[in-house]
Amino acid sequence: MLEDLKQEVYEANMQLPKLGLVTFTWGNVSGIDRDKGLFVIKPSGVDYDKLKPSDMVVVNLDGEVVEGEMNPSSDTPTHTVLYNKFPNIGGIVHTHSPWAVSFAGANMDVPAMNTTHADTFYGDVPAADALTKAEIEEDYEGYTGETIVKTFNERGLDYEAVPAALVSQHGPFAWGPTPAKAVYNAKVLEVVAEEDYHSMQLTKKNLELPQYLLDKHYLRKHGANAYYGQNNAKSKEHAARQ
Ligand SMILES: O=C(CO)[C@@H](O)[C@@H](O)COP(=O)(O)O
Repeated sequence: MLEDLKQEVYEANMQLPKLGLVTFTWGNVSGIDRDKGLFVIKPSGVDYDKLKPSDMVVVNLDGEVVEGEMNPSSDTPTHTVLYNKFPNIGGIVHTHSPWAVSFAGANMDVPAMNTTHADTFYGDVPAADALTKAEIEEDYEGYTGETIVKTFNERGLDYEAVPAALVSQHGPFAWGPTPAKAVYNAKVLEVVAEEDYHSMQLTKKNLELPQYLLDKHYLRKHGANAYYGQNNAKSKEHAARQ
């Protein structure tokens, strides 16, 4: 069942070590088939160099394993919550990449400070609250996902425009329309977290990216009027006006 999706999710997982986003087995990628209401996720604690497409585990939207020999990723409950609460996402990534974890450890958002950030994230990447002792002690594993959803709701954030979050004192989660795009977003988050850290060492000035730069760089790559790369929306619009 879902052999193509297993291959896609396997390939996305294998990008994590290639992109320098995981140490040991500390990361996972999943991808969902919305029509079937099932997602495919990496098994827990298996070395990347031993991982095979057939090891991927199939899980339903109640978080129950429906196919697979191995235990699914320990982060499966978080992926389950995010797929249920963010209905347009097709893939999710969790890593312990060090620059993003540095901000998570400090309970700090990754602020939009440069156009690299704005090309992918339409604003700060939020740091959701750390889990409480009571949440950890409860017999429910979904609080890591719930704290992300709560933060997006409380701050009125659009999860498609800001496709990532930190969970304070834990680490980053990123998502996207596909598993590969979620991995891309996780890598961008790691890059901009490192860049932000260095900028913050260089000056104590306000480093907030002005709205016009955020708009220019986000909107040229996203939405109906995107015109980056081979996308010619802007030039077509210009031609139509002549
Ligand atoms: O933080 C943890 C485990 O403590 C996990 O996110 C990480 O190691 C990845 O675990 P999985 O191999 O996906 O179960």
